[in-house]
Amino acid sequence: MSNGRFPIQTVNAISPVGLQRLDRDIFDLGTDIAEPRGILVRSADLHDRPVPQSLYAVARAGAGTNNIPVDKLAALGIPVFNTPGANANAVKELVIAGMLLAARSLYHAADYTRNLVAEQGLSGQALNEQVEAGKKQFAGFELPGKTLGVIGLGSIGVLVANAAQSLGMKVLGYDPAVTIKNAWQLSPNVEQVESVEELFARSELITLHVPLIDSTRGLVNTERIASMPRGAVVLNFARGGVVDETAVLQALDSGHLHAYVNDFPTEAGAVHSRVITLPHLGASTGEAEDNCAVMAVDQLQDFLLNGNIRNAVNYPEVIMARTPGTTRLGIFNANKPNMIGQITAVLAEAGLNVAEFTNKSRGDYAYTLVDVEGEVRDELKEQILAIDGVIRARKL
Ligand SMILES: NC(=O)c1ccc[n+]([C@@H]2O[C@H](COP(=O)([O-])OP(=O)(O)OC[C@H]3O[C@@H](n4cnc5c(N)ncnc54)[C@H](O)[C@@H]3O)[C@@H](O)[C@H]2O)c1
Ligand SMILES: O=C(O)[C@H](O)COP(=O)(O)O
Repeated sequence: MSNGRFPIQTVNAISPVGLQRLDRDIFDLGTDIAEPRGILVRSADLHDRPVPQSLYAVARAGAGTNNIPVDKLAALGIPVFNTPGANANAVKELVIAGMLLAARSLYHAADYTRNLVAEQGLSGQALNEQVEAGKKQFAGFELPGKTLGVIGLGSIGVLVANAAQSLGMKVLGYDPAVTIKNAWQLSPNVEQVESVEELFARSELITLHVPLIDSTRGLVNTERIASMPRGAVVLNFARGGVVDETAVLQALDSGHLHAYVNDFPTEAGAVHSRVITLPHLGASTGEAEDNCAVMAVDQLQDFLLNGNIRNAVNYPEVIMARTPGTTRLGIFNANKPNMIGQITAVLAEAGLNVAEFTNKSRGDYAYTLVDVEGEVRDELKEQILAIDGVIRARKL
């Protein structure tokens, strides 16, 4: 496959608004590409799929990457990109809708009305009488003055917190690793609390906006639900696994929780009378699908053509303008001492002058971009690959 072309496999349907940004003189595109250089994916589970030898990068058109073997790919020198913020507004709108669905029992109320006609065959005066007699069971509550706890103040959490605040809610936020950028976006009226326990104890509604990782699995559990005020609402547009669903269903049955609104169907949840389950609709707007596809494609393309890494979840951000008249090397290596020294020593021995160089690390791994003057022979790449700790090297 050294014909200078980049085959890209689409594992889910990716918006054509993004795909059309790929120059077809360079990129081949398809669902059944045998030896892809890049994979574009949404929620398809890649954990049990073999990793093609040919693969250079995976781009997730969306936020969550728990469907991708991120660590395994990092160890192979394969960055996994996602698209932070690109679908955040779509999720925010659904969370606001979810709060209103729960507060006014809208789903069950509409179902009740439909049944009066469709199942009971009522009409005219009889229908009106039954509507007026039955509506009291759906009497709800209003949002202003209610306390919403937002867990995870990332791209989505910040938008939800600000929107809820502007609806007149009191908003508490919890995120032990909030970024400076997100903190700047957050309304000053949102109170950041010190512990997740405090947030549960003080919130009448909580909404989850964290990734599904070891530390967030089962974050909503029996103990924390019990600490919430009676009649509380849990909204989960993050991932099913962030909530212990058995604990939530028990709390709904006992009346401690009023409603559970979520985006992740299960057999037990989907049919429960106090659960509103949507079919993973958070990012399913035309706008979000276009935004995610554009961002994923642009990041993948820039990596394949220039070696730049932007918004990878398993490698550091490394972006360097190309130096005219040079050859670029992109090198993935273990984050351990003397890697830079050994790489530059190989370049020096080959008599190559370094025009630009950048190296950044993240956790166990590091990535180097280097623009060198002079002819870079294929053996040089082999010499770099022979350094203990170098995982992968590309000549661009
Ligand atoms: N329902 C959907 O269709 C849909 C759409 C988009 C995203 N999501 C889910 O929402 C998640 C968040 O998306 P985002 O774009 O806001 O991501 P993000 O990376 O911008 O924000 C996630 C935030 O969670 C915080 N966090 C991590 N662990 C935490 C913990 N234990 N307690 C509190 N905060 C913690 C991080 O510090 C970060 O600020 C995604 O990972 C994905 O699983 C779902
Ligand atoms: O993490 C995300 O971005 C959402 O869960 C969206 O998933 P989707 O792209 O499959 O709709």
